[in-house]
Amino acid sequence: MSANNIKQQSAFKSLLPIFGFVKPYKLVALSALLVLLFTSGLNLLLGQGVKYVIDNGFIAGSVEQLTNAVFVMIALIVLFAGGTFTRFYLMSWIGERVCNDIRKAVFNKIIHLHPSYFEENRSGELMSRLTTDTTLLQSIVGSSFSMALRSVLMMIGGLVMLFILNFKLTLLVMLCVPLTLLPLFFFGKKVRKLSESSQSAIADISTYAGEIIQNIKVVQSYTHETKEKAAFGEEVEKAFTVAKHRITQRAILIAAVIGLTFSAITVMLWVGGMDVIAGRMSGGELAAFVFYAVIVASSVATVSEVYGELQRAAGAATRLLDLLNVKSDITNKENASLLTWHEDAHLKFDNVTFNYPSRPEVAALNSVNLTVEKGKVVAIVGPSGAGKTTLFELLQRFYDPQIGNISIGEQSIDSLTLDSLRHTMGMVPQNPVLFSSDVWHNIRYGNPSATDEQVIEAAKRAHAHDFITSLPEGYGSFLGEQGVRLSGGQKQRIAIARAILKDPSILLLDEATSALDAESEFHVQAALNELMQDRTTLIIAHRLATVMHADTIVVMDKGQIVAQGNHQTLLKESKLYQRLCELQFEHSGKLD
Ligand SMILES: Nc1ncnc2c1ncn2[C@@H]1O[C@H](COP(=O)(O)OP(=O)(O)OP(=O)(O)O)[C@@H](O)[C@H]1O
Repeated sequence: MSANNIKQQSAFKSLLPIFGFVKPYKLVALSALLVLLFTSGLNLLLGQGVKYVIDNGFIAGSVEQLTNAVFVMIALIVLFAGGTFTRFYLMSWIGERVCNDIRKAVFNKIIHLHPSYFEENRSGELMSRLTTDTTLLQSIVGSSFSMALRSVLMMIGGLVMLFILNFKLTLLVMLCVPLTLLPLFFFGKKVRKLSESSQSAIADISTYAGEIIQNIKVVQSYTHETKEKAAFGEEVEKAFTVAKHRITQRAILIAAVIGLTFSAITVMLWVGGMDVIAGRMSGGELAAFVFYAVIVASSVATVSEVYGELQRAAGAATRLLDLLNVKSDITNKENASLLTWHEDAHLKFDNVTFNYPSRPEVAALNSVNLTVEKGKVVAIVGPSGAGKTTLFELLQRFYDPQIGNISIGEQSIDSLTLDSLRHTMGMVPQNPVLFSSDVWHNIRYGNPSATDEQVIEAAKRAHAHDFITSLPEGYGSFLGEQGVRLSGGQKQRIAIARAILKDPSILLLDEATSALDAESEFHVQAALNELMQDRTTLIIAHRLATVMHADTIVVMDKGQIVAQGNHQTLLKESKLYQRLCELQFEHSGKLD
């Protein structure tokens, strides 16, 4: 078996599991197939109708027979049209249904995957799996497959009819059909390749434009408009050049197929016409013969077209199935239990060492031991890259440490269900994430079943109510993508309101490093104080006020805890803490 053959076989094999998605709709699929058989049979019968109309109507010169024949033809055509409607509707329905089911399956898979998966796979690529790849499969299931099946049936049926009608002429057709297919083989492949590069050129255009639009302020502030216009123009011209090649090849292809097909039909008419003149064949038979020959030729053309498409779809199917088969690194263990959170329970990092999977050579955390008593506030300080955020990531089990253990009370966090673990934690990140929706939705994200009153109450406690009510549509105001219509301090207060609504027992706060004006700062601080009440809090601190309020301060450097204590003792005992204080506190009241 040639390598090419093996490749093709495995290509089609990879499409098979996709048909597993058709299973739930097997009744619809079966009906569609039956209708397809029915319409293919009718289509072939139409050829007999043509023969009947010509021989019994025109040539016999009988008006009555002609009229009867035409009525029969019309009845056949109505049935054919009705059947085609049903087949098209059912097949396309299955295509759309399956495509959307696959989309759901892929999304449902992605949403549970471990975060490091997204570091290795770009989000744009995952998006294109959800959209482009599934659409390709939709066309396979919804149309190409049925086209291929219909064409194969028509080809076989048409050939049988041809042989019955005229053996000699059929042999001639068998010679002509491959001839008309020659240009399809020569140019078809080229056209396909060019349309792929045309698609990727268009994708480049949209990526480019997307990036510029997203960063429009940077572009304008560096006055790069002219440069960007020229660069974008170049991208567009590249796409146009590829498109030009593609349409040239396609135009040649169409012209060649038309030229060859019509020449072949003319030759056939000539040879067949001789037979008619010699009385070896009737005029109706010749017409029916041409009818079937065209059906056979176009069926072969369709099969070869669809064949290329199937190969392309096989690629999409492989990519989608690969994605559907990815196993999340972070899952519930077999006997995962619910978190039981006692009065005296504490958080504990026990000799934790961790490397990010994408950076196996550097330890982001190195033998970290830390205990946080229930209800206490622990501030974590340290230079950038010290591993502060990593502590939070591990606590929420976005990653598992390679060595050591993290526990809450007596329960190791990897023995808990992910839901119960994450349910007890509330995270307010440095740059709060807001969804492009209204304020209701963004705050209610903390607790989807909260009533309007509860949302407003949380906003009040987060010192956000006043600014929200002064927005044009109050709580119904749309916040724009990533909350672009709010200031940094406002975004933080929305995120705090969200956390208040979630009402977590353990709070993970990452203070914003960006400077807020005095009033914003006051509100954010007040909101944070409100939020921290009666909760176990870990806070990555950048502000003096926060550090002063903490029960314990943990100093981190290069993945290790280098000192622990209160502000006064650390000032005396930790050189790094002293340095951090000198650098920041004295000047701005901030620690960075
Ligand atoms: N997703 C990641 N993949 C690989 N390395 C990472 C990843 N996230 C962080 N790191 C690395 O791990 C180390 C600790 O990072 P971490 O974000 O915990 O530091 P940090 O103390 O929170 O810093 P900052 O105050 O700047 O946020 C750094 O060296 C960082 O480059």
